Formats: sequence, C-alpha cells, structure tokens
Amino acid sequence: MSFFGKLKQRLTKSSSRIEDGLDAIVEDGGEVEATEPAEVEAPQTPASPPAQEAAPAAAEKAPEPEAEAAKPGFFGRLMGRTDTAPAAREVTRRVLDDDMLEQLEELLIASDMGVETATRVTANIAEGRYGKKLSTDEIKGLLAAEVARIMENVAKPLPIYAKKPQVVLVVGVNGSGKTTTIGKLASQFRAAGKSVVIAAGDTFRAAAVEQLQVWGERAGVPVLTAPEGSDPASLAFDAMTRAEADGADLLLIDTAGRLQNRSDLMEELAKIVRVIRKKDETAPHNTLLVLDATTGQNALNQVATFGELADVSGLVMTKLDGTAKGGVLVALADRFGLPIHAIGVGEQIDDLQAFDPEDFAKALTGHDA
Ligand SMILES: Nc1nc2c(ncn2[C@@H]2O[C@H](COP(=O)(O)OP(=O)(O)OP(=O)(O)O)[C@@H](O)[C@H]2O)c(=O)[nH]1
Repeated sequence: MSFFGKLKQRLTKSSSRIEDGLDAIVEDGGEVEATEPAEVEAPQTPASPPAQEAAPAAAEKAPEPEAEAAKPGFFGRLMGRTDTAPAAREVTRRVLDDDMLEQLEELLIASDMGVETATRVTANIAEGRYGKKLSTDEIKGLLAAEVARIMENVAKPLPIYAKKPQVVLVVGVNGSGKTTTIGKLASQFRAAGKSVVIAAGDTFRAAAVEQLQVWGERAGVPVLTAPEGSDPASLAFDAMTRAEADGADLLLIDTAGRLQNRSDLMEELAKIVRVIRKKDETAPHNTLLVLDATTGQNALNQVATFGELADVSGLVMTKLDGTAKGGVLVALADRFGLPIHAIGVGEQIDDLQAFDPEDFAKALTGHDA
C-alpha cells in the first residue's frame, strides 16, 4: 500500500472526525444543489474497474508516482458512483458566515490543533471567501492546502553531517517511543550502508536497556550498556570512544525521560553534553525529541519543557497510527517551527517514515482529490 494510503488508514480517526465534522457543519444550514451531471468527467477517465483501485496505491513510496496514482483512484470512484447514482449529482453548499467559521474553528480545536492555530487556519480559509458558498469537498481542499502550507516548513529529514561520528542525542518522556525510534533509525541507517553505535543512556531502567539491546540485535548494531544506576555521562563518553575507534558514522544516545525530576534530568542531560564535547566540541549534532502523538496537546508542553532542558533540534512524532490526535502536529509546527524529521506509524522496524506534508494534510482532512 502507498504511504499515503497507509497513513490515511492510520490517521483514520482524526480524518473521519474532521470529515464527519465538516459534513455536519455544511449540512447545518447548507442547501442541496444539483451539480453538473457526473458523466462530464467520466469520458476522460481510463476505463478501469473499481476493483483495481487499491492496486496502484499499493505500489509506490515516492511522492510523485503516488500523486499520479491517486488520480485514477479518485476518478475511478467517481465512475463507480455514476453507475448507481442519478445522472445529476447533488452537493450541499453552505454560505461561509460567522456561524460556520466558528463551527469550523471548534472542529479544528477538537481535533487538537490548538486555539491559536485553529483561529489562524480558519481566518486563512475565510480570506476572500466570506459570504461565498462552499461544499464539504471544497472546504476539505482548502483545509488540506492550509495544513500542507504550515507543515511544509517543518518537513525536513534528519540532516546528515560529514562529521564522524555524528552524535544524535535522543530525548523524550518515558514511553514516548525513544527506544523504538532509535532501533528504527539504526536499522534504516544500517540499510543505507552507515555504521552505527547505540548508547543505552537510560541506565536507571534495566528494562529500557534490555529493549534497546533487542532493537540493536534486530538492526545489527552494537549497543553499549553500563551497569544499572551508573552515570549515563560516563557511558556516553565510552560510547564516543568506541564510535571513534570503530570509525562509526553515527552514535545514537538514548537518555532517561524522568520529567518528574526535572532538575535532575536537566543536570543529567547537561552532563552528557559536557562529556561528549570533551571529545568533539561540536557534538551533539542533533538533539531529537521523540513525542507520542497520542498525548495530543500535552505534546506542546513537552516541546516547551525539553526545549529548556536540552537544545532540541528536531522532532520525531510516534504512534501516528490509529491516533485521533494528528492535529497536534499542525499546532506544533505552527507554534515551534521545529523540523519534523520522521514519523512513527507502527511498532515494526520499518514503521518510521519521512514526513510528507501533503500526504499528511490529505490524510488528516480526508481530502483525496
Ligand atoms: N503503535 C505504535 N507504537 C509505538 C510507536 N513507537 C513506539 N511504540 C510503542 O510504544 C511503546 C513505548 O515505546 P518505547 O520505545 O519503549 O518508549 P521509550 O520512550 O523508550 O520508553 P521507555 O522505554 O519507557 O523509556 C512500546 O510499546 C512501542 O512498541 C509507533 O510509532 N506506533
């Protein structure tokens, strides 16, 4: 299945929330209008049976072929509809007025976009369209374009530097998916021919260390550990030494996520940074904050807090599969502008994907044209 298809399926809850909400908003006070007969578009469509719809989407990963693949699916569905639907399709349109804008804003807030972002997005949609009639599809398209515009600025893969080893410090609260993300990253870099070393820096939690070892084995990457309760900074130093000796391309350092002891954690992270800088004063080259998308608005607080604890350079959003909280990514992008390097869409090793703003916008809004 294509990435977009997969993501859409996984974001289905938030998407259907927005979709259903938009339908309800337009129907509330909208008027049914007859549009052009659907046959107008049908003759231009390749004659593909509806059963083939899933096939093109299954094939590619690259964005361009996908965009092309989306068209036959869309037109295919239109054709499918003409078989059963009356010759003239009906569409409900509603005049864009204050009431409708307010409902739209509430819907976006409910889908976790946050008040500020929801207000801005709604205002942008309204600009030049106030008093005009809009259908659900048209609003979805406008919303998708707005979301994509905001997200475009933050969709950036993890920058790779010539520096060896490139040190990536991974921070985030316990359970956000740090271990899993490190495992997935290690595996992807290995597959790209890079040599990787992992440091299991959450030395206070034996279970976290064990889990990282399992991921290291899966990815074929050495995982450096230290006795339970020992100083993570000392492990980080040893890991730097090992990575340098091995000529490793990347050193991924896991860290603790005990936010309840904020000052301890801050000191711990600062010490790790101090120590690795003894070996390379430009390290860490990336400080990745791993955020669990299912925490919704709480993700915003975590960015603010970790921004103070560590010099966060980019984000990985995990658990986007099956969450109704995808809207929080828009709020994050709008408020902090930190790059989103990747998104986690499952628990398996290959479930870490590049972040594609347009695919995301389509999946979030249910806009598939
Ligand atoms: N569905 C889904 N689950 C994920 C994803 N990323 C991580 N998980 C799961 O989330 C749980 C926590 O992930 P961990 O990687 O252990 O999180 P952590 O931040 O290292 O947490 P600690 O080990 O408690 O410090 C695990 O059950 C993972 O399988 C994702 O993208 N999608």
